[in-house]
Amino acid sequence: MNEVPDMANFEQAGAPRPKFGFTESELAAMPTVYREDLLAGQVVLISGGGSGIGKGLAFLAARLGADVIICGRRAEKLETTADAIERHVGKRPLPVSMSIREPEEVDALFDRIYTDYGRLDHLVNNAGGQFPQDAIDFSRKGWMSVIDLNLNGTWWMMQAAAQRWREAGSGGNIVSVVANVERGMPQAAHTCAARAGVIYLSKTLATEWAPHNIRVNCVAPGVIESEGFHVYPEEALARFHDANPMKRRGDVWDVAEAVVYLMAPSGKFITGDLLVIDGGQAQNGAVWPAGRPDYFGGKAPNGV
Ligand SMILES: CCCCCCCCCCC/C=C/C(=O)SCCNC(=O)CCNC(=O)[C@H](O)C(C)(C)COP(=O)(O)OP(=O)(O)OC[C@H]1O[C@@H](n2cnc3c(N)ncnc32)[C@H](O)[C@@H]1OP(=O)(O)O
Ligand SMILES: NC(=O)C1=CN([C@@H]2O[C@H](COP(=O)(O)OP(=O)(O)OC[C@H]3O[C@@H](n4cnc5c(N)ncnc54)[C@H](OP(=O)(O)O)[C@@H]3O)[C@@H](O)[C@H]2O)C=CC1
Repeated sequence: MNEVPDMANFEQAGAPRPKFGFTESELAAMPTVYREDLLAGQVVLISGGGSGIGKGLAFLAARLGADVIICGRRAEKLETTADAIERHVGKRPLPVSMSIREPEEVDALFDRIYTDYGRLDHLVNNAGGQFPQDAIDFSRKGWMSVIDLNLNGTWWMMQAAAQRWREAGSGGNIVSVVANVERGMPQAAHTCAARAGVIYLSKTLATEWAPHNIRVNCVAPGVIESEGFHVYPEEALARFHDANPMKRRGDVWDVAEAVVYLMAPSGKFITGDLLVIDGGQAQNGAVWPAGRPDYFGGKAPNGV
């Protein structure tokens, strides 16, 4: 007799249940295309490095020999991640609790890094987020929060890094994790506006800052299994994979390895660019995180 899978909340039979990212043991053991000393001697700052994509990248960068700093608002989460990386990789990242939305806290973070390490080689702007809602219903505070976090916060970090690099005459490298906004992003107009801002800010800075030997690029994830999924209702999670022609979700390693490609010598002639990591979603369709409206066909094709 065929076993009937428990598909109460999830997609079509055969597709795996949504995951919320790899375990720490998995992150420590994931195969990587990179050699193990690729980032030795380099200092890497990852915002939002206590969870999700940022945590995956922190594991990878530490495994490749970098000195890693992870920052975010919640100290406990950062400490837990730093402990795990130390336990599994043998190198402890520096956890710094702060908000990228506060320029003074950004300045203090960079003071701390230059005091402790004397240099910074890579800034990865990964901290970000939003909530799903029809734009017409956004509160002013909600709009301001998402713009402040994703656009202003990212800019404070970029400017602080570039000013240090100019002062030191050292050059540096910035990669910002944005989102796949090429076709717009219904029910996420605030984040779409902010991420588009970061993409075009980066393209502009790539030219302005080239004389300082600073490269500026973005990566745009589509649907990536991470702790970040916890903010979405299960009905939305059940549809996420349907928005791309590969009919699956990506994982944090897909993004982490792409970021390292841009950081490492493999990316030395790349600046002002956007690397999309979305299984082809940009060619295919919208996610509709808060539910597909009747006007656009109501329910998703799988009936969810
Ligand atoms: C939304 C769709 C996403 C993309 C569409 C699909 C893309 C592919 C699918 C994959 C989806 C994953 C994408 C990810 O990015 S996953 C990881 C992301 N993690 C998060 O998004 C969590 C972080 N989010 C937040 O922390 C908050 O949403 C926020 C960015 C607003 C920051 O909150 P914070 O509390 O720090 O900010 P403020 O106190 O300044 O403001 C809070 C005000 O924001 C409004 N708000 C917040 N949540 C909602 C909600 N659910 N509905 C409506 N309004 C909301 C509200 O005005 C808050 O103020 P009040 O608390 O006073 O009411
Ligand atoms: N997962 C996905 O499918 C996609 C993710 N993205 C983007 O990728 C990035 C990482 O997301 P993901 O790992 O999935 O989800 P997470 O929610 O795990 O990551 C977001 C991180 O940002 C940190 N953060 C939020 N606000 C601030 C702040 N004001 N100052 C400093 N840190 C902050 C959070 O830590 P804390 O709360 O402790 O501050 C958290 O670690 C985000 O920018 C996200 O929007 C884009 C497209 C798709």
